[in-house]
Order: sequence, then C-alpha cells, then structure tokens
Amino acid sequence: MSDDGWLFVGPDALLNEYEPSQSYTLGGLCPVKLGDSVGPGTPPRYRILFKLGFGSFSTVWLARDGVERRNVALKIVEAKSTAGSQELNVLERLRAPNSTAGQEPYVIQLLDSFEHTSANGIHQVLVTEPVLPLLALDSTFQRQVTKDVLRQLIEGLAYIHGHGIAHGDFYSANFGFAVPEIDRFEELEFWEQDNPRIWPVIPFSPFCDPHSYPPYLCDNLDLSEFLSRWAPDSVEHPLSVRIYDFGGAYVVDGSAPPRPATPLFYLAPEIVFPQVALNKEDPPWDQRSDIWSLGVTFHNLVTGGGVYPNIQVIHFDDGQLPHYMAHISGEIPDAWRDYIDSRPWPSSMTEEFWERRKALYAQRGVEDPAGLVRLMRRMLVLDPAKRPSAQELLDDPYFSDSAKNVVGSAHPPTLLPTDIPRGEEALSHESPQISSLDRIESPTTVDTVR
Ligand SMILES: Nc1ncnc2c1ncn2[C@@H]1O[C@H](COP(=O)(O)OP(=O)(O)OP(=O)(O)O)[C@@H](O)[C@H]1O
Repeated sequence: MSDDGWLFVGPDALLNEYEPSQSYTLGGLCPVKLGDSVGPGTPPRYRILFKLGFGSFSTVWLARDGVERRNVALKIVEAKSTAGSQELNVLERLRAPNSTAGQEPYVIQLLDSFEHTSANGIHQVLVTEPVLPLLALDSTFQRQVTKDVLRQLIEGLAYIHGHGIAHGDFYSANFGFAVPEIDRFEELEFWEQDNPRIWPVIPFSPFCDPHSYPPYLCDNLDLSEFLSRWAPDSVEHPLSVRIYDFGGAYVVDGSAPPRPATPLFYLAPEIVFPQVALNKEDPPWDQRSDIWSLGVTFHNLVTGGGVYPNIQVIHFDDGQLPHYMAHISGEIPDAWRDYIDSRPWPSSMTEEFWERRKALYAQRGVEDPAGLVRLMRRMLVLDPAKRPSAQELLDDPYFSDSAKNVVGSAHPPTLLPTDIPRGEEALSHESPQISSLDRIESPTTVDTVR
C-alpha cells in the first residue's frame, strides 16, 4: 500500500511504478479513466485504452482515434505546465509533410492537439504516433540495436537542429521505435489480450476534491511484451528510430533557453561548469549541448553504463564532474584551471581511459570499437564551438557501412544494454541534483574495465 498523505493507493501498488497520486490536484495531472473519451467532436474523438507511461509533467495514454480508426498516443500535460509549454510549438515545427519509408525524420510526429478541461485545470493534449520506448526493449528487440540505429539517432538530431530547435533532454529514455503494427489491433482486441492492472485511489482527507483524482491508477501497457506476443513479426523489419519528449526543447532564436532537463551525467560542460563552479543556475545552452549528450548516450547504449570512470554514484559530489569531463576530453581550459586545481583529483591519462573504453566495447561485441571511440571523442569536446554538428557527424567514417550491427552477431543479445535505467529511474527529470544521479545509474553499471 502507499500513502501520499492525501490519497491512499493500493494495496500492493509499488511506488514509482505509477504517477504520484498527489499530482492529481488543482494545477496537476488530468484525472482520466480507461474507456474515457476526450477530444473534439461528439462523441469525443479519442477513447482511452491503456496507460503507456508518465513523466514529470504528464501522463501518456494509448487511445483509439474514432475518426481515422487508428491507435495513437495521447500525452496529457499537467495543467500548471500547459500555459508555458513549448512542446506543441516545437512539434508543429518538426512536422514532416508526407514522410515515406527511407526518408523518415526519425522524430515523433504530431498528429493532432487540443485542450482538455478537468477539475484540475486546462490540459494540453498532444496526439502522436505510439512508439516503443528504447528502454522497454526486450531481448528480441535488443538484438536489433545496430549501427544503423545510432546513425538514425544522429539523423534525427540533425533534422531537429536543422529546424532551429535544441532538444535539451537527449538521452536513452527519450528514444523509441516506430511500431506501425499497433494499428492492427482494434479496441476490443487490446482488452481481450491484456488485462490492465489497476490500483484503487481513496482519499484520506475530506478536503480532497473527488473530481481531482481518478478512481484508480493503472500500470503501463508493456508494449514490447504485447508486440512480441501478439505481433512477433514486428521484430522482422529494421527498427526505425523515433526521438520524443520535446518538453525540454526550445526554438533557438536568441531567447533565453529553459533550464535543461537532461539528467546530470548527460549534461554538457557548458552547463555543468557554470552550475557547479560558478553557482550560475541557468547557463545558456543550445544544439551543441545536445551533441555532448549524444556522445555520452552512445556509450550508454552500447554498454548500459555511464561514460565516466570509477564513479561512486551514491556519494557522488556534483562538484567533481568537471574533473571527469576534463579527464575524458583530455583538456583543461584556462577558465577551468583554478577550479580543477582547487580540488584533489586522482588524474589518469586520457589515452589510457579511451583504450580501456575500446577494450570494453570489444568485450561487449561492438563492431569497430576503435571507430566508435573516434566518433565519440569528436562529440565529447569541452568547447561547444569545436564540436561537429549532427550533420557533420553523419559523414564520419564509422557510418560508411551503417547497415551492420553495432553488436556483432557472435555475441548474444544479453550483451546489449540490459541495465540501462528503466521505469522511474529512466523517467527521472529533476534538475541536476545528486538525487537524480542515484536514479540514473546504479553503481554496478559504471565502468567495468579498469
Ligand atoms: N508516443 C509515445 N508512445 C509510447 N509511449 C510514450 C509515448 N510518449 C511518451 N511515452 C511514455 O510516457 C513516458 C512519459 O513521456 P514523456 O517523457 O514525453 O513525458 P514528460 O512528462 O515530458 O516527462 P519527462 O520529461 O519527465 O520524461 C515516456 O517515458 C514513455 O514511457
């Protein structure tokens, strides 16, 4: 059982596996039930079938579009984040007219949007295609994480940047794959094939508005499991990447960027250094910061761990991160020198570090480990002005034969990122505090080659 102070949820529901029930309050999440219809028209166009997930600002639902007769994802944003959200504006800019197979932008596509009023306020609803989140991959899908998938991620990022947008939360939890097979299932077939698990919500306090919270919370539909079971052929075609969650993105037009949403270990040095060394809360960042995050993410995708060496995550001191960054990039800018020298740091050689990384990639069965190391080192450069653009990265020799698997066929799928943070860990969306570190990487996922 769980007690959020105001509301009782349970029994047996596990904390962190569903959205916090105290978020169902004025200004908070939109209370919905399975089977509710929302959207324009009479009856309203979208009927809610299952929960797909939740984030810091929203719940996401699988819904049946009664007009187009297809299945869609509805991201229902909490009321207090609706007015200031740039996500709709960003997704509208990223709409690709008539994309066809082979010319896909690898970015989730907005199908519709509307506002929905609940007892908690006005909620923005973003209608997109449903995707299979990368972190939900089961071993069947994991086999297909290829060099081509890494290239698609860069292509997607080049598309985003080419539209004047910086993503700001570019890491494994925000990548998925297209699942066109989901449209094969009619509403009743979903219900017949998987039973949603629900947990009753009961108010403790007489001050709770009974219209503010739903009668129950739901488990997420495990799309990976569902498709492996009911549409096993969906693993037979090559995966097509979809980058999503543009809640932290902004149009780079000279206006002040929002506070970056990226978890600390994926944040770029131009954000981390001012924050930890100069106490500047909101340093500027842009597309080039996404390139650093991409470099860190590549390591995470092929190993499941974090790029920084020997980090004791539990007791990690944020102030030490510039040292790690200087270590892996092999440079200490003049502006950093006093700060780096002011703290003890058991430095070791950058070249040695990358040799060990190369050995780790080879151990994990990565194809062309030296090529991957060269590619990552181009991204993990401290000075953002010296980082290549996503477009330039596409010409890297690593991708000259991008149809091949990153992970060689001699190695079974268990060598793929089985220990990428999942569930609530992966959803952590806090400002970069030590608490978010704890959730992003368990100590066991860090550096396994010394
Ligand atoms: N189109 C989609 N198809 C399937 N699942 C989705 C889709 N969009 C989001 N999800 C699921 O819902 C979760 C929350 O979505 P999203 O990350 O966009 O929300 P958020 O409120 O901006 O949260 P945060 O920024 O904290 O991650 C995702 O981690 C994913 O599991």
